[in-house]
Formats: sequence, structure tokens, C-alpha cells
Amino acid sequence: MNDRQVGVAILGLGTIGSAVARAIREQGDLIAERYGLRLVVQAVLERSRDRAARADLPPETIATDLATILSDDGVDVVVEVLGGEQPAADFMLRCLRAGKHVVTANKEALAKHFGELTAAAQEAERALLFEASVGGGIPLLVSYRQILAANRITRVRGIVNGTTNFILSQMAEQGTAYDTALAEAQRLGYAEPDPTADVEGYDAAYKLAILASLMLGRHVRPDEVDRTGITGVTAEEVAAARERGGAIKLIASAERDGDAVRLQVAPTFVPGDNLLAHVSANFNAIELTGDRVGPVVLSGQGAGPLPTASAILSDVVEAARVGAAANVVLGA
Ligand SMILES: NC(=O)C1=CN([C@@H]2O[C@H](COP(=O)(O)OP(=O)(O)OC[C@H]3O[C@@H](n4cnc5c(N)ncnc54)[C@H](OP(=O)(O)O)[C@@H]3O)[C@@H](O)[C@H]2O)C=CC1
Ligand SMILES: N[C@@H](CC=O)C(=O)O
Repeated sequence: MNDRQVGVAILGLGTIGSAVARAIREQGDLIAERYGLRLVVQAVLERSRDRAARADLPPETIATDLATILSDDGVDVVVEVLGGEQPAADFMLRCLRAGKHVVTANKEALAKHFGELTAAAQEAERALLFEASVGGGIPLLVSYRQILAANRITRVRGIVNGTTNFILSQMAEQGTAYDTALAEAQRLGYAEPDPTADVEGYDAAYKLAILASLMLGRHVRPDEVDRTGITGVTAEEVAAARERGGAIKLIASAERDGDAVRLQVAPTFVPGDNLLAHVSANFNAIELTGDRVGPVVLSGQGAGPLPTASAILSDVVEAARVGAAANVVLGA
């Protein structure tokens, strides 16, 4: 059987973009064998030609403007990993309208423009997939979509930021200082380009807004989330929680209250008999409760280049295989 070629454009060749390029190179044969799809990095949008050269990509793949990618008929799927709200959101809209499938890991752009982006994907009949935007490598949204098909979700609760979980775990388990733990999270590629997004709870609020939008079938904006980060948590509080047999965790929760929903991100004492207290390092764990299925818990690495690229690659394969049929439709 001849493999079908799938042209991939990567917007941004930073921590995640370069991991995606590497994963396509290293996993390409496996994907071809399993799905008959040959993924090819057709283009990358990157300001630094040196960085692209270091990623072992041929010079002709480097584009310095989006228009080149939009007009390239060889590009089927665009992977957006620029980060930040703009120009990422605008670039995704333009890619969808130009007939490209879009895969993104960018929770900020998605959380702030969810309605607009999902509507544009439906109108263009192109896939918009964002598994890596919540829970890193955990197959979370694919499970969420499956549960949503037959349930009303009543509650979502868990740890959705790997950097803060890594910092709090290092402080509790190793006695590491906050600044040292944060620097290590940055070195390992867990943190956002500006780690304020992690430690002040914005990143968790974006992820919660995405989960709540799916839960309620409307665009829930991140500023609807009552948000507190971990910068006010002291080493003494972390140690005292451990002495009580539990742990302080940055907990994100969405609770239905009639037709309304309460959305919160806050450092919370979790007692030792709750499994969230034992989720360490860069791991996330999310409990989804459906009115039929009951509670379902998913856990795995929530941050880092390898797990994130894994989720992105599975979205690329799904976009190439089923296209817009995989999309979430708000209000449905
Ligand atoms: N790190 C992780 O574990 C995870 C990250 N994510 C998400 O993945 C996305 C990417 O994160 P990450 O790779 O860590 O970020 P990086 O900052 O490492 O990479 C972003 C890249 O995009 C480039 N870029 C940004 N804006 C532009 C532009 N306008 N034109 C051309 N290039 C541009 C940057 O170049 P330059 O340096 O020149 O600005 C940089 O190379 C973010 O949305 C993040 O939230 C999601 C899940 C996990
Ligand atoms: N900075 C984020 C990366 C993944 O979404 C995190 O630490 O969770």
C-alpha cells in the first residue's frame, strides 16, 4: 500500500515545536505502518534560521511569514505552538479559513477565542484539535468527548499545571527552595515562556475555561475563573501540610450549581486519603464526573516536550484521518 503524504507546518520552533519536529522524524515509520500516513514537515514558521537549522530541517522548509504557509498546497495540517494570545489566535483563524486543519497546544489563545475558533473550524469544515492544551500528554480531551456524548458533566476537579505541581512537590518532598524548583521546571521545559502564567494560576485558569466551555457548551472566558496562584504559599505551609499527611496542590475546579458553574483555581490542602495528594512532579490528574458514568480519573505527565509532542502528533493523525468530524461543536 502507498502511504498518503500529510504535509505538516509547525508555527514556532521552541521547546514544543522542535519536539514535534523530532517526533515526526522518530515516529514517522510507526505512524506510516499503523495508519498509512507519511507525515512530512513541509514548513516551519520561525524567526531564527539558526534554530531551524539546529532542528535538522532543510533550509527550504523555513518560512518567515504566514502567507507562504497559507498558499502552500502541500500543507494539510498546521501545528500552532507559538504560545500567547496574538498573533497565534489570528494565525489559527487564517489557517482554518485557508483550508488547513489546525492542531494547537496553546491554551491561552484557545481559552480567549474558543467560540470564534470552533465556529471558524466548523464553517471551513476543517479540524481544530487541541488535546495538548489541557493535561499535556494525557489523553484527556478524547476521553472527555467520549464521556460528553452520553453524560451531563457535573464536576471537573484536579491538578492541571505541571510546573506548579513540580514546584510544590519539590518543596514538600525534597525541601527545595521555591526559586530553585522553578528554575528546574524551566530547564526541563515544563514552564510557560513567561512562568508568571504558571505560578499565578493563569495557565490553570485557561485550561479550566476550556474544560468548562466543553462542559457547558458555551464559551467560558478565563476571567470567569476565580484565580489564585502559588506565589503566596510558604515553605512552612508546605511542610505543615506534609506533616498532616497531605499536600498543598494548585486545584482547578468547575462545579455545576443549577444552570450556573463555580470556577476556581487555588492552592488547596488535599488530605492524604485523596489521590490528588500523591500526584507529584510534572504530573497532572483530573477527575471528570458524569451523571451516568460517575467519576473518571485520568493522570499522566501534564508538561514537558515529549508528552506534549505525543498529544500533538495524535491530533495530527486524527486530523488527517477524520478531519472536521473530530471537532467539538459548541451549543450542540
Ligand atoms: N512546555 C510545555 O510543557 C507545554 C507547552 N504548551 C504550549 O505550547 C506552546 C509553545 O510553548 P513552548 O514551546 O514552551 O514555547 P517557546 O517559547 O519555547 O516556543 C515558542 C516559539 O515560537 C516562536 N514565535 C513566537 N511568536 C512568533 C511569531 N510571531 N513569529 C514567529 N515565531 C514566533 C518563538 O520564537 P522567539 O523565541 O524568536 O520568540 C519560539 O521559538 C505554548 O502555547 C504553551 O502554552 C502546551 C502544553 C505543554
Ligand atoms: N506550563 C504548562 C505546560 C503545559 O501545559 C504546565 O506547567 O502545565
